[in-house]
Parts: sequence; structure tokens; C-alpha cells
Amino acid sequence: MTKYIVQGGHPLFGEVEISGAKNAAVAIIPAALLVDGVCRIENIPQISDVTLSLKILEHLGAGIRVINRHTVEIDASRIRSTRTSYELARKMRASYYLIGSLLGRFGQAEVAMPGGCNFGVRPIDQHVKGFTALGAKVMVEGGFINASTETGRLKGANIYLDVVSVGATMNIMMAAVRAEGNTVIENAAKEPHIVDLANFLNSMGANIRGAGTDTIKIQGVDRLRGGSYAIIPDQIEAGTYMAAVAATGGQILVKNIIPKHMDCITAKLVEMGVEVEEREDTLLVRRSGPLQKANVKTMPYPGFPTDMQPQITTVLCLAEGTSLVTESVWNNRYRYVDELKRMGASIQVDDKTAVVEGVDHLTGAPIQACDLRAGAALVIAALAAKGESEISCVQYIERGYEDIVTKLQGLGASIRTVEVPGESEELEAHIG
Ligand SMILES: CC(=O)N[C@H]1[C@@H](OP(=O)(O)OP(=O)(O)OC[C@H]2O[C@@H](n3ccc(=O)[nH]c3=O)[C@H](O)[C@@H]2O)O[C@H](CO)[C@@H](O)[C@@H]1O
Ligand SMILES: C=C(OP(=O)(O)O)C(=O)O
Repeated sequence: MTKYIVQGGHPLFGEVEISGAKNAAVAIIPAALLVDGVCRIENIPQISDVTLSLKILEHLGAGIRVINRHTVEIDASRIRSTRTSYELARKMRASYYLIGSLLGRFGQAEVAMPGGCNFGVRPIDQHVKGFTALGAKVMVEGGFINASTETGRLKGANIYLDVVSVGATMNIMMAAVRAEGNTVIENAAKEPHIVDLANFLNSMGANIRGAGTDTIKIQGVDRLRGGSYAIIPDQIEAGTYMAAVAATGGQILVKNIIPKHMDCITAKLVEMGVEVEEREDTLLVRRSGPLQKANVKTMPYPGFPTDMQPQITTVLCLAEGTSLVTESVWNNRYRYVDELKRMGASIQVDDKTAVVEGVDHLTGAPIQACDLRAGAALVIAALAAKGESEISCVQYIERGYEDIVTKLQGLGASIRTVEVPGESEELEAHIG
């Protein structure tokens, strides 16, 4: 098993380059199944969720050509099957996008029930509502979601989402792109990766308008042609490095970001006493004085992202006074709190609210990641803590952070990986 060993208590200084967005990449890769020609996708992050997504496509018969570390070409013109590998697809949440893409292209899909980080119930009823409105029959059988149409082609429809769902918005968009006629998705999610998926599909010949607002209009087209597309930078990866320097102190330049996407995170850090200077596609982030308490409530974009909640809670552990964190997207996203308590944090969780009493410092400890962002939060805590921490179950972290150890070393952090022989590798790499 791989572990991270961190000697904490040192400020971070230097520059860090942000990779392509995980939650855009894991949608755009399956969306390539909708395209008849070759899609060249650039700025792909080197993370295990991407490796898994590409393996799933390869297993379906897509040609995958790796051009370099961050560029692949996907040729889905000779897909052999519309049934995904159970073992591969069940390991990640984003495998649900294969339902929309296979259904949109072939009128049928058989996809294993998705995995992903475990922070409570993760229903897909809104995805199913959308596919059904587009004319598909959807059933769950033997661990698979089976979706099919009688005619082989979906029909455009008006769909009002009962909850704002990133996954349902993107999945319905994929299904509708080659449907007959027009589709309108109302109460759609507005995250940057939704706009990115729409831009990718439009660049391949789709006709999608309104992505990034709560009404998305899709005019079905007969086919999508190949092309080239570069994925946006990862808002959450950038926010995680900003949170890291907020916790440790120091000054870092976060490169290759879209500042607008960072506003919801920047505003909260500034409220806490962090200085953030915006320049074109970089942010200079500095923390020299004490951290102030703040209240944080997670919300769909443009609100404060739930995928930054564990990281910001960790920073608040070191702020003066009492902060309140409210998780309003997921019903159980505080599993990491017990690990922070091992390091001396003072946090009381009551249902969706965490009351965080700032402490003077954290101390290093053996700690275990329980999911992707929880793992990132523990890395931040370990970097800020006095003494040594040993972080296990880092495979969760590597689902979503490219080269995190090397990037942090580049900022002067004392962090290294160790292989610990004899310890179980049984833990599933992807199911948090
Ligand atoms: C691969 C990916 O992009 N994952 C992200 C995606 O997850 P995911 O797409 O799974 O999250 P959703 O936006 O769909 O979920 C938001 C809320 O809607 C509820 N819901 C969702 C779907 C549904 O059919 N029914 C329903 O009730 C969920 O229980 C949750 O309370 O968006 C989340 C919210 O920003 C992020 O935390 C995840 O990192
Ligand atoms: C929860 C996340 O991912 P997933 O939905 O893939 O589990 C995340 O990116 O924080």
C-alpha cells in the first residue's frame, strides 16, 4: 500500500500548474462515444479516474491513442458493444455518463450501477427521469442499469429537474444531442464542467445553447464529426492548493486557471484573511497574518462547491474563533472529521452542520483518507500540522489529483510516498 509521509509546519512558496478538470474529463471521455470520427482531447489530467474511463471505452471497442501525457485521441467509430464491463464501471461515479452517451448514439446501454465517493445516498432518479422523457425504458437488472429504445433513436422532450444535479444535467445533454427534435432541460446545474461538456459537443457539431444557465436547449443533430478540444482547468484542484497555502501560510502562484471559476472559493478565503491577486490565468495567493473565522454553506455553482468543503473546513480548524460549515448538497460528507480530531482539531458535527472551534495548531498523526476530497483535506492538515503525519488510503486522492506529491514538493513541502509491504491492497481504489 502507498502512503504519504508529511513533515508539517512549513509555509508553502512557489508556483503550481493546475491540470485539466477531473469532472469535465470524466464526462467528455464518455461523450466521445457520441462522435463518429476521431476526437482529440487535450489537457486531460493524469489521474486514475481518467485511466479507468479510457479503459471502459477501450473495452467497448473504442480506439484509444495516447498522443502524450495530456492528450488522447478517441475513435468510437467501431464500437463492439453497448454493455460496459461491470468490474470497471462500478468503480467510479462518472460511469453513469456511459448511459447517456451509449443511449444517445445507439439507442441502448447496459452500464453497471456507479460507484464513486461514498457520502450518503447518491440516487440517479433524475437521470432516469430524463432518459424516460426522451423515450427510453430504464430498468435495473443484475447490478446493471439497462436503458433502451424501441426505435433506436431518442425523441426530444422538455425536462424539468426536481433537484439541481450536475450528473443528470450532463447525462441528459449527452442523450439528447443526437435525439430527434428539440430538448429543453430546466432547473439545470451550471457548473463550469457543464459548459465545458456543451462546448466540447458543440465543437463536434452539436447544437446546444444555454449551458451555464438554468435552461439548456438542445436541437438534436443526426451525427457528430471528429475534432479537437482542450479541457478546462480544474477549479477544485486549484482551490485545494489555495486552501493549502491558507493553512500553512506562505505565498504561491496558482497557474493555468480561469479566475471566474475560482470566485466562489477566492471570496471565502479573502473573508478569512487570505490575500488573493488575480492576473489573467493565474492567482497569487498569500497568507501572512492570522486566519479569521467564517461561515461556509455549500451550494450548486456559483455557490461554494461541496467538493471544497473538507478542504475549507480544515483551514477553518486553524482560524481564530468559531466557524459554521453547512453541507447542503450531500447528507454524509463529514467522515473525515474524526481523522482531523486525531490531529487536535475541535469540530462538532450535527447532521449537515459542523461547528469548528479554531485551535492554535494541529499535530501530525497517522491518518486515513476515506474519499477523494477528504484525502486532500488530510494532506492540507498534515502540511500545516507540527510534526510527522502518515496518510494511508491515498489511492482515493489519486483518483482526482495529478502528481499531488510532486506538485507540493515543488512548493517546498516535505511530503513523500512510501510503499508499505504486507499491508492490504484490498481496498478498492475508487470506491470512497
Ligand atoms: C463525477 C462528478 O462530476 N461528480 C460531482 C457531481 O456528482 P453528482 O453528479 O453525483 O452530483 P449531483 O449534482 O447529481 O448531486 C447533487 C444532489 O442531487 C441529488 N440527486 C442527484 C441526482 C439524482 O438523480 N437525484 C438526486 O436526488 C444528490 O443526492 C445530491 O444531493 O456533482 C457533485 C455536486 O457538485 C460533486 O460533489 C461531484 O464531485
Ligand atoms: C465526489 C467527487 O467525485 P465523484 O463524484 O466522482 O465521486 C469529487 O470530485 O469530489
